[in-house]
Amino acid sequence: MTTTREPTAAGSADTADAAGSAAPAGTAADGRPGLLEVDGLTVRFQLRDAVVQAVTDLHLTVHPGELLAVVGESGCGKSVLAHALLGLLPGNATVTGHARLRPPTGAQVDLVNSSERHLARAVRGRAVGLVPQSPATALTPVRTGRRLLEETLRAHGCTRREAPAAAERVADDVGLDPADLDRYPHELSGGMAQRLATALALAPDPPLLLADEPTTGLDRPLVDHTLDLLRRRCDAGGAVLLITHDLAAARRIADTVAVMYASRIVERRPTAELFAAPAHPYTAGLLDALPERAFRPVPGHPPMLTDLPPGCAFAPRCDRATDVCRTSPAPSAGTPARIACHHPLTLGAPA
Ligand SMILES: Nc1ncnc2c1ncn2[C@@H]1O[C@H](COP(=O)(O)OP(=O)(O)OP(=O)(O)O)[C@@H](O)[C@H]1O
Ligand code: NI
Repeated sequence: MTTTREPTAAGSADTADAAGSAAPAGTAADGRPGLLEVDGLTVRFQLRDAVVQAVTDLHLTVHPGELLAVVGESGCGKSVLAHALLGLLPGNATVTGHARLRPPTGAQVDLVNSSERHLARAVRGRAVGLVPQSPATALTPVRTGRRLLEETLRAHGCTRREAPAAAERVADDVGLDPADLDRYPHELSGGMAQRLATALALAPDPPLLLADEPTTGLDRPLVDHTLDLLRRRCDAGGAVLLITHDLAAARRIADTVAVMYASRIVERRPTAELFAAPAHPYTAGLLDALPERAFRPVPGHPPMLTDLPPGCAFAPRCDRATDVCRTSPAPSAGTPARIACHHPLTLGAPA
């Protein structure tokens, strides 16, 4: 039997969501508009004889002060989502839908439908920062970290006199020894390159930061340092979309967690709620795979994004699946709108 959980106050206000209802996305419980409102974002890559369904009908909202973690297995579309928001996808990509950004200063912009010129001038780096997943390849090889950082700071309003001290301050914030700023990118370890990339993204103080696996290559104390830095940013009114494999990290610092599976968000809920009582069977499976829980991997493998089954893409791996799962799980009366599942788990219900 499937019963449904009563949506919480926080969860009930935003109905256009994982499963894609028609209600307007992005209004918080108190009516505040989101800083970023992603509405029906879809990305397809055209290959010679196949189409990759990398992101499908994705809805999410990030409010000022919010840290949203996007989690999910490798290849589910997390980095493509970040790149789509910044107009950084290659020519074989088709992007549809909307991603409205309302920066605290400046006009609202639809990131999906604005020109490359506008994205380059007003958005990338300035309104939306990116910590890329592979920083070593993103860093310009012929400039030292110090020069890269000072140039970035000066491009965003720092004077020539202020820039050196500001560069050292930002380096220190991310746990990078200012002495290491004089190295060239190829002289940096993976962890140093990671911290430099984070410093470069933070230097212009963007209202929204997209951080794609920002703790890769860092040892435990630096992981914690970076996570705390992101949390403090949000506590000071900034907003962060954190892409991570690390569920423990998401649990520690995120306000909201969005779980992606095979190009879709299948569940998005306040962090404590999601960890206490996952509703989508895939979320439950991810949590069961944690060493401190059952340590049992999700059985089977994710589908190829060139060959997704009709309806729920998780159904072939799901022990709750029935015939109805061959249809897309759109929200219906009584189904919590943030959970894209015909048979969600509920508090107290037998799994
Ligand atoms: N330029 C491209 N052309 C074709 N397919 C692509 C392209 N870029 C990404 N993809 C595909 O899109 C899908 C999503 O990739 P993405 O990099 O977003 O995964 P991810 O969730 O970030 O994984 P990971 O956790 O490993 O970083 C993958 O199947 C990937 O192969
Ligand atoms: Ni990625």
